[in-house]
Amino acid sequence: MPKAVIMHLASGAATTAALSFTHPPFSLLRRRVRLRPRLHKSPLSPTPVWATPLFHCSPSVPRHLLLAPYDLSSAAAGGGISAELLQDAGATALVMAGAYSLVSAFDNLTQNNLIEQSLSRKLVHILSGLLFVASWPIFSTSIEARYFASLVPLVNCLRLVIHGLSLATDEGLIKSVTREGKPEELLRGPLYYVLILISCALLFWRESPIGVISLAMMCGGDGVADIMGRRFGSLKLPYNQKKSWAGSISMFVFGFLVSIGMLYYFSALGYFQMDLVWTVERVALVSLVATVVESLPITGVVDDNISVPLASMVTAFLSFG
Ligand SMILES: Nc1ccn([C@@H]2O[C@H](COP(=O)(O)OP(=O)(O)OP(=O)(O)O)[C@@H](O)[C@H]2O)c(=O)n1
Ligand SMILES: C/C(=C\CO)CCC[C@H](C)CCC[C@H](C)CCCC(C)C
Repeated sequence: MPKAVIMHLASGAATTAALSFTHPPFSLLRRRVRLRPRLHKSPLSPTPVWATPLFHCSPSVPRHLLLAPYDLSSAAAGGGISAELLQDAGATALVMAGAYSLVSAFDNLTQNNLIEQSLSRKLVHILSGLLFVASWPIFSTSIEARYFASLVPLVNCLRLVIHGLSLATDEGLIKSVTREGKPEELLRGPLYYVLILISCALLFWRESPIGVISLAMMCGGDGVADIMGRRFGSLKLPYNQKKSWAGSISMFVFGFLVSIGMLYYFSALGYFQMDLVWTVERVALVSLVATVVESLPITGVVDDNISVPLASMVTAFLSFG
């Protein structure tokens, strides 16, 4: 039975990273993040008291959870490309195709007047990021996997810049992701959006809930706030007549639910061990802060696609550690 060694992060934060050791040969398993309250000793119990974990990871860690750089030795010895490299290349191609298909699908829906352009933009906003995060587990556990995954938003970033500068024309892209059909719009919200996707993939990846929660707030929360606010937002916020109670309440509720759902998804795949109450409290705090930031009349200063994920990252870092 592998012996689990619980290590507090340097900051002594409440989040711990569980490094599990298999019996010889030692192998560094993928860091599974344990989302648990701070270790404390109850006066009544000499041993540390942990909250009951919601999702248990099996102590025996499946092979696919081992973290290792690409085994290029076999390739160097003429053994061909490593399995992980092939897996990451295939996953990148698949997600890249998914990105192109998603935008094309909503372009067709908009072109055929099946949905409004503003709704198309918001659905692409919601689905792109969430499906991108959901695709992370299909990449290998190699150290380079996050860089392969980041290629997808990077290619789309270049696509947005090229068409935003009108160096080339892609009417489908412009119609499905802009509000007014102007190419230069691609250089604002959509561009910031893919830059945040790249940042979360590189900085947090599958090893921290911070990236997952931040993208859930930007995609699930902010996206739904727009849809609900436009339709039911007659009662405006006292400090921002462009935002409404319906939109902000939707931002909080859906940001929270999508975050919990994404954390559950990753914990079910063995990446996080979540303690329900402890996690719900912190996700609710992140969602509240993100909702307040999104409601502020600062759109002219900083885009929601920057302020919402950044506020979520800072709050999640302070509360999850
Ligand atoms: N808390 C919120 C958020 C949005 N909205 C509604 O949704 C519209 C667009 O919201 P906004 O956050 O400004 O979306 P943007 O990201 O700026 O719009 P786009 O993505 O189209 O650029 C607002 O004008 C408002 O009608 C709202 O009522 N309440
Ligand atoms: C309209 C958008 C933001 C404005 O608020 C979203 C723009 C989306 C990009 C044009 C496309 C991004 C694609 C993702 C990087 C990858 C999605 C992969 C998935 C499998 C569909």
